Amino acid sequence: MCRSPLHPLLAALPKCEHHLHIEGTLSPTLLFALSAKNSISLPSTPDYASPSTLLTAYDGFTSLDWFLPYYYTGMSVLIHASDFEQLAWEYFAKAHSDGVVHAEISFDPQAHTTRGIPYSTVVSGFNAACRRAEKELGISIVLILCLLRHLPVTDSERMFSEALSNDHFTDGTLGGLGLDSTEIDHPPELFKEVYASAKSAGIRRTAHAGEEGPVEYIASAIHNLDVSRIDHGIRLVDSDSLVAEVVEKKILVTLCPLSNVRLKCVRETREVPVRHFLDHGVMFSINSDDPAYFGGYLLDNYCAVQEAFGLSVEEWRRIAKASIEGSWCGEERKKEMLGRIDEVLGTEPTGTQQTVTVV
Ligand code: HPA
Ligand SMILES: [Zn+2]
Repeated sequence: MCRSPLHPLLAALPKCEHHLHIEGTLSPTLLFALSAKNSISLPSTPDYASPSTLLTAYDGFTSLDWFLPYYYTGMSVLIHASDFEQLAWEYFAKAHSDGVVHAEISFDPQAHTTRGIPYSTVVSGFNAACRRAEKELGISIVLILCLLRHLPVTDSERMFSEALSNDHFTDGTLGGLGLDSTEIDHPPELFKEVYASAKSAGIRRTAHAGEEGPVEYIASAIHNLDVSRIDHGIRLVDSDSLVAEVVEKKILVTLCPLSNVRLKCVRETREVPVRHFLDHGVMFSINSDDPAYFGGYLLDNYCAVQEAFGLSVEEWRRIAKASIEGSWCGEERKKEMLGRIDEVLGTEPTGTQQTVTVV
């Protein structure tokens, strides 16, 4: 828990999560339990001696590509639809306790199909947890199919076609398309055709860009993939003209502070461009990315931002409002969530901005 006097307010604030890899919520405890249940052997290295040694190993990540092998090894214990369901349900329960009211969660189907788990097994497990969380926790949920950029583009095309032919983008199962995994040397334009197919099918699009890759990758995602959202996007600070374009197009940038620190994309939370984005009018949300690996869930990320930047109540109102406005949900749902902000923060002061700044 953070030391800020704003902590109770941050805890109560209705939150939207837009950048969360559901496989990245696999805790070492659940990982070891599923490994035993499903008889999946783990690497015989000291890191995998126990849940606690594994957790300690996560402190040593030095880059995205250092982390990703742990991420893919971890998810190898997910075999049955019930495993996927349990994983997602545990995330939703935690998210609910953090004040998450709307969650847009990504999953990596190719990371499962390439090891022989049918796409239908993965989707049916996640889908069951989503429907339960909507009903029992009142969370609105969007499932985003994320393509793996380190695999051949043809594999992404095959995956996208399978989802499309199952009508999953039209029957409410899936609500968007994303792009993740190793960024450097896998620029967005490689996926231009599959994104063009998604656009013509009316599917919402996002892509990881500018996490480790240069600002040119962000420009490419916007210009070649026509995304309405950028995941991470911290390198946006390297181009004033692209900042202006992102502001003008109301592209939401999904920041992940604890992830950036853990993967050494920044030295400390203070270097995440929260202040820069607020000052330039960039719409952004705060997210947890792979919370089981990066040391914190959504409220922890909010607290890290508050401890680093000492934002005012009105700045938090702007962040909360932008994250609702940038959500992929209907207008009615947005209105409902906006109303809850006023319940927590009081109605927005008219005229001069409220100047309470509490660190
Ligand atoms: N970046 C890229 N790919 C990922 C990440 C990330 O932070 N997490 C899981 N896959
Ligand atoms: Zn991510």
